[in-house]
Amino acid sequence: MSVQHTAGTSLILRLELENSIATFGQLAKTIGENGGDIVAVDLISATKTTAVRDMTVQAFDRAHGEQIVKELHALPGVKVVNVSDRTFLMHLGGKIEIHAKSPVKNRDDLSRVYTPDVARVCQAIHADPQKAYTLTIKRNTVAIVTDGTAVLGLGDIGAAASVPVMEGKAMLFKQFADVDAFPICLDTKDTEEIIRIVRALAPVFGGINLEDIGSPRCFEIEDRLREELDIPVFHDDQHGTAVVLLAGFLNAIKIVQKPIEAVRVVVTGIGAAGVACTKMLIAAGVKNIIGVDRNGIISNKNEYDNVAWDWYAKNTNPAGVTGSLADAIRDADVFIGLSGPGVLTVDHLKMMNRDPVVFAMANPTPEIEPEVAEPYVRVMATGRSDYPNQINNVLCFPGIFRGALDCRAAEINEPMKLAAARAIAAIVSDDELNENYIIPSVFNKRVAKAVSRAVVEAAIASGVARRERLDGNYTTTL
Ligand SMILES: NC(=O)C1=CN([C@@H]2O[C@H](COP(=O)(O)OP(=O)(O)OC[C@H]3O[C@@H](n4cnc5c(N)ncnc54)[C@H](O)[C@@H]3O)[C@@H](O)[C@H]2O)C=CC1
Ligand SMILES: CC(=O)C(=O)O
Ligand SMILES: [Mg+2]
Repeated sequence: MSVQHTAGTSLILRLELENSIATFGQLAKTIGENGGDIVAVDLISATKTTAVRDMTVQAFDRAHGEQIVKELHALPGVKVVNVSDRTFLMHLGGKIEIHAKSPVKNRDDLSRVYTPDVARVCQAIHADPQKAYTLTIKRNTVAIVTDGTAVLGLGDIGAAASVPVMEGKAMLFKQFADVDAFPICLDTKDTEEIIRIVRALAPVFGGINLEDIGSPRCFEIEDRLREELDIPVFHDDQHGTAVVLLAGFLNAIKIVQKPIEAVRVVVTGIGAAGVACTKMLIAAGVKNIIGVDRNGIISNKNEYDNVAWDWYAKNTNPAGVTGSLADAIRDADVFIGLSGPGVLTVDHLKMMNRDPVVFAMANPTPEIEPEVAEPYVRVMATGRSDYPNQINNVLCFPGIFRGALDCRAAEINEPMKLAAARAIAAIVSDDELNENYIIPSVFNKRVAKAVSRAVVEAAIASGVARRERLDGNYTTTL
């Protein structure tokens, strides 16, 4: 396989040139000679003696960007006025906002959308709470709830620092499935308090997407909320990840032509995502999975006070292997990383069975860099947007909630998740399937539609859909 890295750091450099000393050609030459790629140039202002230009320059990474800026600083007649990072610019003032669906143009509009007439609408909902689905934002709105304790692979960075990720998820909900989602980042790590707050918020929302809540607390929070609420509650890091992983896994083992029941899988990071991916793989027919966390292999020879690990020890590692990742990975067919950077080495890869498949899914830095792994693996996937084979829950959560909201599902159950996984996998046809294309692109417009359709059908078949079919056809908003 071949790995292509596409993102890097994009810098906007504001440069002031003294015309008698420095030329634009010298600038461009210096940037080019230092490996930078000039993407755009704007002339901001000019006098007889100076010119101020904004140059957008692509660098490999931050350090490379800093090196280019240093070289420009050293050029006679060039002043570096400002350096902006395009990523930070895209976050200025946040990434989402609320729009009204109709303007309030006059007193008549005012008295209908607001007092006095709004009171009649409130009373209608008071008389029949189900009307909240037709008369409020509930039918299309999801709360993205986090406590900021397991944000990507950054760990416990707190509620405020988690907001950019949750805003990003809200953008993706809207863009890919027209679901209105809102970040609810809670400044508490208390399980009971989180459950109480989410329960109290639920009247506004048609679904709850739990995000980046650390394990093992995430399991109890999700289980309790699922029991206590009558709207779907879905922990994205568990189930969204597991759905997409299964889709990529099914396609990857087709490429290496290994039967699912014979495949040996190693999972590192037995947290929210690791446990859920393991359960999904077992449900799909995988028989031999070994889990490894910070203290080594999880085996039934040990006792754990973590209930999730207790389950893991009883349901995986049939041969009772003990030790470290190096002991687990010998002759493994598939590695699944849901832990942190640098966990997997080339020595580990060399110990794997023929045609290794590696899903290094820790974000933002995978368990092994694809460029390093490339010579030793047959199929390589990461969770990142800037490499091929992106195994990321963004392929799942927009479509799964679209489907659940459309059929007003009481929950998102196992058949709905399996249907979503199979729908994602099936988008890659047998003719298209290859080492660099095991999973459709996030931008493939068929993904969310296929997922939501499959989810609605599975919800109806499993008896959790609460919305009538119209004229024999299920109407979705996609
Ligand atoms: N690609 C994707 O769609 C997704 C990727 N992830 C990534 O997976 C990772 C874990 O996420 P969660 O399960 O939500 O977090 P979590 O906090 O619930 O679990 C992480 C687990 O990994 C273990 N771990 C951390 N470093 C380790 C190491 N060096 N060796 C072995 N075990 C280690 C921790 O002890 C913990 O049990 C994060 O990097 C996250 O970004 C999570 C969800 C989706
Ligand atoms: C993708 C995602 O949800 C995570 O890395 O936590
Ligand atoms: Mg997450």
